[in-house]
Amino acid sequence: MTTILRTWDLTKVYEDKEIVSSVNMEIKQGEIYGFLGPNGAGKTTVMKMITNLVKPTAGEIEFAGEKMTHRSYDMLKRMGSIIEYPVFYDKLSARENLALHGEYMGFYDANAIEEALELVKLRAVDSKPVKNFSLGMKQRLGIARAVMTKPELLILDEPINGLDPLGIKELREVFRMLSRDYGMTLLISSHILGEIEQIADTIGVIREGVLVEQVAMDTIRSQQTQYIELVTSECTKAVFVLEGKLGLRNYKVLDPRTIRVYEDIPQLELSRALSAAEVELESMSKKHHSLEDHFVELMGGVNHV
Ligand SMILES: Nc1ncnc2c1ncn2[C@@H]1O[C@H](COP(=O)(O)OP(=O)(O)OP(=O)(O)O)[C@@H](O)[C@H]1O
Repeated sequence: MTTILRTWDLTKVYEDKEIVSSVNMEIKQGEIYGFLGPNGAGKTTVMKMITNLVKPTAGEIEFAGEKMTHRSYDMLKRMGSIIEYPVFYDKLSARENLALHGEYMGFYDANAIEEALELVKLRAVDSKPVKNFSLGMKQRLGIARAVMTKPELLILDEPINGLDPLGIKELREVFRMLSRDYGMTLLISSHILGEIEQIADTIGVIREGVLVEQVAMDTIRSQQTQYIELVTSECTKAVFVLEGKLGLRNYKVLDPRTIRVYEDIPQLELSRALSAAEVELESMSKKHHSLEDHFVELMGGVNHV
């Protein structure tokens, strides 16, 4: 897979504070790249630097093999973006807004407008003034505007924020379609893992301005391990059984009441050994080390990465 966007030590300092620190990001052509991180981690700032809205303090950005500068207007035309909330002319209709944007971008194509409206399922309401649109409809119109010029890279900052579950599902479908049918590359930021994990091919996790992980989702999925979780008020006694009676070494005491056993041992054998030693169990269950666990660990115990 070829790389469409790469950043080299991308850094932004605001008022002596490093907001983005030496970020080396690599986005492959045609993939959906999920950009995850808690609020304030620096996602928007990275996206603003890529789209030339903010000047990097240091580092470089390479798009389709060429280095970007603040005058790379042709390159910027090959990107579409929604950073923060999309703003429209409220009294104009969806179609008029798109037409105006097309003219402004030096790209007026009536077919492209129709196609973009169709894609985000706004054809039925395309003559209504945008002021009557819901948040979800405005987000979809923003996407129509960003994709109507057929960008190679689409950059979306928290596009799912504030949407209801149906709106989220519809947008996911649009993202998949853009990637699958149009071969578009998508960079999508979010602070909620669940929104991203279902659609992303690669995930980049940013924390306090540092890219702490960049990995293919397939790799993460293949690393998910199984374990048996024991909950008991007699942890010390239970550990004695695991080590002394069963000879197990690969386990972890998570807290004073929870033990995770990573070794491949039948649950029946485990429960028999524990009950023979009169260890009272509250529960025993087989679990997966989920993607969420992985990110919670990565983000230092924050549930919403
Ligand atoms: N123009 C600015 N001047 C000073 N500080 C800024 C500026 N823009 C952003 N910041 C700070 O940089 C940090 C990162 O902000 P950024 O918006 O990039 O984070 P984010 O990961 O996108 O979070 P959110 O999801 O909340 O937007 C924040 O602490 C923010 O206050």
